[in-house]
Amino acid sequence: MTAQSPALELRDVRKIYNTPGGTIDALAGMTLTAEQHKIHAFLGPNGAGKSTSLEMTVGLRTPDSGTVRTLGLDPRKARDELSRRVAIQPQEAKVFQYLRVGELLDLWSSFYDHPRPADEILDSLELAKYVERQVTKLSGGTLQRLNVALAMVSDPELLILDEPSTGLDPRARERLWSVLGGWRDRGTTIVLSTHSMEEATALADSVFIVDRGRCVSSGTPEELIASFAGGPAVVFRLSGDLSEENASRLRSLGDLTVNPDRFAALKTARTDEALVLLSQTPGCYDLGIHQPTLGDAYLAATGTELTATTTPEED
Ligand SMILES: Nc1ncnc2c1ncn2[C@@H]1O[C@H](COP(=O)(O)OP(=O)(O)OP(=O)(O)O)[C@@H](O)[C@H]1O
Repeated sequence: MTAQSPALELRDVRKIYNTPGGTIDALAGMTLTAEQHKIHAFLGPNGAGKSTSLEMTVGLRTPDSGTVRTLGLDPRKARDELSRRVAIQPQEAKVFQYLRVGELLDLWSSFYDHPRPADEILDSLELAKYVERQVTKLSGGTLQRLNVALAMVSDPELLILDEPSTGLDPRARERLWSVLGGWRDRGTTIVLSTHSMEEATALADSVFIVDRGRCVSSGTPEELIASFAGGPAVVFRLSGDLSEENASRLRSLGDLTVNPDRFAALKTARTDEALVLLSQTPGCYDLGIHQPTLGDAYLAATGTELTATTTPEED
């Protein structure tokens, strides 16, 4: 309730969906805390429980058990107050398909006492040229930006976006990241879900790795990389088996792994020495340095790779 409350707090939140095909454990003990005035990314694959969690924070879904607090408030009891202070990216723009973009923004603005100027939002998301266009005639990527624009209209303290860059081309995505960074810099808390390592790395101050209904790890991208992926590695290929003698020389510099396809990695902070030694070791070629990424940390934390799919649909 106070300015010091976390933006979001979920404690051991569980949710089972009953479907004709059986029960689905959508949330299996989700626990996390998201501080205010930052950009937080829920990073995980389809079905990990990101949308269910986000929708619960504004009372659109009810947990079976556990505690959800948004700005210190119970979303099931404080829906009116939260609807003034928090905005979640709507999926409704399509419902208003016969309105023009400008008309829809004006209608949305009329719901709030202190909306942010629609022109400013349209300009920042490069939607101004579509004001006269009917919603039904927008491409997927433009419709997506319109949904983000609608969430921004109420000038919320907490802006929740569900995969906001889906369908955006790389330029529109970077533009969106810069706009969201600007909102964060002037105090807005942003929580978004994403499949994209690149987006989480470029945009998020903190990342929640979501896997099978739980937050399995969290931290800044740098913290996650440091704790799960470790330091750099010198990577190389082998034309044949390494002799025991050469392998033990390499191991004196760090951890050596060789996969069945003869791709090898030597994890070491002494990369210069490793490169010299490898260049003198017979059968080692294609030498390179791999700096650890959030993708490596994700793989180490969950045991699976996350492959992002983006479908540029801008017009
Ligand atoms: N209304 C619903 N009824 C039944 N099952 C649902 C419902 N909503 C979500 N689920 C299921 O719950 C699980 C978690 O879904 P959720 O949408 O929260 O995950 P997500 O990480 O946001 O994935 P996506 O990126 O696909 O939206 C999935 O298995 C999904 O199929």
